[in-house]
Amino acid sequence: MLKSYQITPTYTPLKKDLEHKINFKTKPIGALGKLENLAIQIGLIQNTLSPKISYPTLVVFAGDHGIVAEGVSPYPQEVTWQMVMNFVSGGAAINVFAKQNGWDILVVDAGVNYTFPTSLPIKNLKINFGTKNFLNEPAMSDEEVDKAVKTGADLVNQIHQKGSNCIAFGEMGIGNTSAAAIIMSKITNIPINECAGKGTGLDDEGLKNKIEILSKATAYHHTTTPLAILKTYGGFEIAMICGAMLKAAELKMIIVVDGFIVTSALLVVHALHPQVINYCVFAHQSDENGHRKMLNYLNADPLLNLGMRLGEGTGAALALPLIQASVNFLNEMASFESAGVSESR
Ligand SMILES: O=C(O)c1ccc[n+]([C@@H]2O[C@H](COP(=O)([O-])O)[C@@H](O)[C@H]2O)c1
Ligand SMILES: Cc1cc2nc[nH]c2cc1C
Repeated sequence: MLKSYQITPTYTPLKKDLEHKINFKTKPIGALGKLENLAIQIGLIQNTLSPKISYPTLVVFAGDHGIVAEGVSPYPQEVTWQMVMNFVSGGAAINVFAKQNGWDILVVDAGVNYTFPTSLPIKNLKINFGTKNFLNEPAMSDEEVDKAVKTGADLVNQIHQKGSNCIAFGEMGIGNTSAAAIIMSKITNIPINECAGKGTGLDDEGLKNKIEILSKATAYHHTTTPLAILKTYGGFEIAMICGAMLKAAELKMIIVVDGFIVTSALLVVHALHPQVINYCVFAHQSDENGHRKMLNYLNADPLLNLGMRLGEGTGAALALPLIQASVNFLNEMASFESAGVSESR
């Protein structure tokens, strides 16, 4: 199921030509730092010396988690649907940042424990009214996880058909740092206490309880494959992001990776398709304990480190101007020759 996607490595023979183009721009060699690596990566993804960003799209997937019954989040479950309403009213941080930076945003009900009025601009892809409590039973059934992955993939296909070549995923789901922490621990073999963090703001005692609950849950379920890990501990929003990433990489889109939860979905995809990394731009390092280790595991170098831990795709939204800047300098900066500037001796 997760394996059936065809993700090819990016076209590396062009790397030398991209480096050459960048090195003859009117700047000292390497002076644009990470933006130079980003320009090369995007050139390789699109297999051109003149890449472009078309209709960047940010999809916010929302889902609820049965594990919240164990007190793993300081916020009640209803905050998930209430924040979805805030997204469609335009009042959340993601609305503000997306608007400021020219991202289109699409809000998806992947599995919120609430029935939204159909008149609202919420894409109804609901798999179920929240996952099961994974302390007692797998979060999802086989059918549910398969459907969530396929739904995410189909959605990205539609977005690509409308002309988008750059996509970011955000998420909303009270309790989803617990799901993400177990996924991380299972895939990377890093002990759960190094993966779990304070999420939306647990105090020390709350974090201790969360780690105890997650340790128990890790011991109960014997999971080996990435799909089994996703089914047992994941959320509908996380599974949809997995499918969405698989399809986006298959279609050679730029994937902008947000924080802790979105990166946990990438861990699942990466376990089966390591080439997916070629298509990923890491927007930021979240302040959630565990995200730095996740990024290290993936050998990822995030663009920003702003101490943020909000989710919703906010880090990804803030990274878009940098992504655009890398493409713009590659296309628009003068070369030493065209500008009549002397090169180094
Ligand atoms: O993206 C992140 O790195 C991140 C880190 C901590 C919390 N969050 C957000 O907070 C919610 C989950 O936190 P929690 O404490 O309920 O597990 C969920 O809606 C996420 O979008 C997001
Ligand atoms: C208010 C609030 C906003 C959020 N946005 C993403 N996760 C969130 C969690 C809470 C609690």
